[in-house]
Amino acid sequence: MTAVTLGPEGTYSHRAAQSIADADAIDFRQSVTSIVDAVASGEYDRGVIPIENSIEGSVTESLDALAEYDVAVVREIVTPIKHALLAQGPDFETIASHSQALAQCRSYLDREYPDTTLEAVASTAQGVEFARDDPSVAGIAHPANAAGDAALEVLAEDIQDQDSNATRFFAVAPAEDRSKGGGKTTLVVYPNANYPGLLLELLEPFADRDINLTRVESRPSGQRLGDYIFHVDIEAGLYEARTSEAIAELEALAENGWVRRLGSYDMEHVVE
Ligand SMILES: O=C(O)C(=O)Cc1ccccc1
Repeated sequence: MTAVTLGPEGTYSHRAAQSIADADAIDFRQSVTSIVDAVASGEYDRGVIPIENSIEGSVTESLDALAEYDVAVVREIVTPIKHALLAQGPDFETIASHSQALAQCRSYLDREYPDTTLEAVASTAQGVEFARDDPSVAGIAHPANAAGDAALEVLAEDIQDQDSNATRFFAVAPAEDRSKGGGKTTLVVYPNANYPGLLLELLEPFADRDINLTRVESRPSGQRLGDYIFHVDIEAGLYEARTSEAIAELEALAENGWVRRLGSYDMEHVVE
């Protein structure tokens, strides 16, 4: 199986991807959108993208890519996230990391480095690459990025604002690989409507059938201000009768918009 994820080597996405593919069968891209695009076009069997973090919330680029491209979600991977500060020495001027990592360490950075420039780069491991090349740059990343690299020091460990910091990743596959099993399902709904009680109506088909919701997230549709696409996770398989009935009701409510079945997957797979 060939897989693609956020690079370069050493990102949290790369660590998560190793639970579904051999390390030497993983290629890298520098954006979530280009990963989803490469899987949708059949270039790869699997892509691994970050979806949401326990401190910082949704990775909005991932939600928007899932609403745009026809891919299947085939697995959920939840991993603990522990950040370290890595640099050639203590005298740096800039801290470069993924925007989510910078946000997950906000209190630490405000307290310890209130005057240091923060720079959002494509990934945590890209920040480490910059730190490797330039003593004025530090990175925030998994501490293993400094292993075997004499030039880089681990200046601080466990700098995330919450000890229990965790990120949820999706493994995505070409649409025809949509799985028939799995106890959890992700749907994307664009009602293309706006009236009192609309959101309540969209969720009622699930409540009526005792289907638990584990996430409801809205993203702007891009069509006009105040118009939203909803991402909904349910604790039920896509091919269960109650799910099909609920989705049929949802489709009727979204008659001017659309409903996308992203797929069913196993509920959780934690990588230490
Ligand atoms: O930049 C990375 O390493 C990623 O995989 C994205 C990310 C950033 C911070 C926490 C989890 C995932």
